[in-house]
Amino acid sequence: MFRLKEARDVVFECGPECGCGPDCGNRVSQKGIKYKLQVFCTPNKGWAVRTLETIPAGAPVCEYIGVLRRSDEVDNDTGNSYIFDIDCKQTIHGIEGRKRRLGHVPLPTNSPVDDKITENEAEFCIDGSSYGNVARFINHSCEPNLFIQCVLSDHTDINLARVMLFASKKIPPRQELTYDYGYQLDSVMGSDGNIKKMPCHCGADLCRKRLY
Ligand SMILES: C[S@@+](CC[C@H](N)C(=O)[O-])C[C@H]1O[C@@H](n2cnc3c(N)ncnc32)[C@H](O)[C@@H]1O
Repeated sequence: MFRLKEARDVVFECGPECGCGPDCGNRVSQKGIKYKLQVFCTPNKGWAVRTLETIPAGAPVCEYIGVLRRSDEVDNDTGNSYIFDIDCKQTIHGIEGRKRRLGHVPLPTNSPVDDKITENEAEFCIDGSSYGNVARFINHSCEPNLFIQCVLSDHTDINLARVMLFASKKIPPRQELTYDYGYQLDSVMGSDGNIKKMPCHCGADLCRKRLY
């Protein structure tokens, strides 16, 4: 069984051009959800997801699925909380809000994705509001048990990478699954130009007290 001990810059998987077939071990993000997960209701965070069985550290848990959209076409004021920015550039370089998630992880100088990385904000996002899977119900924690991994399989455009969630530690049955949403505080603005704030209820000892 495939295990990823820590986040890498990018995971390159086999794709349609490889000719290796669906049973190839290098198609982790294409094999679906392997663990029994349950959506449940929390008192203060809305819906959430927990595992019903032990998930080993490094195991792939699920992909964040949704409709691919251009970020500049998403209206931040609609309250759509199921938008996942494909900001692998930030994940890779560990800048701004996502810095906490990975630390500074420089790209290899000969990386085939390096020239695709722009300094702009995420150009595309995954919108899980109208179509998606269990990943859209996974909440934020300041001390998460999942990490985000960008995956490329059928192209090399990092701006359109697939987004996978992996277990960062062994997760026992009934524990809620969480990842760090990685917002930089005071980075979310409403259309009125005012900073939007959302309290965090993750309950972690080192909780930052706000999602954004
Ligand atoms: C991707 S959705 C997660 C599923 C959501 N709880 C639901 O009921 O559909 C993100 C939203 O969940 C809530 N949320 C997630 N993590 C939270 C946290 N640590 N504290 C408070 N609210 C949280 C916020 O409303 C956030 O905008």
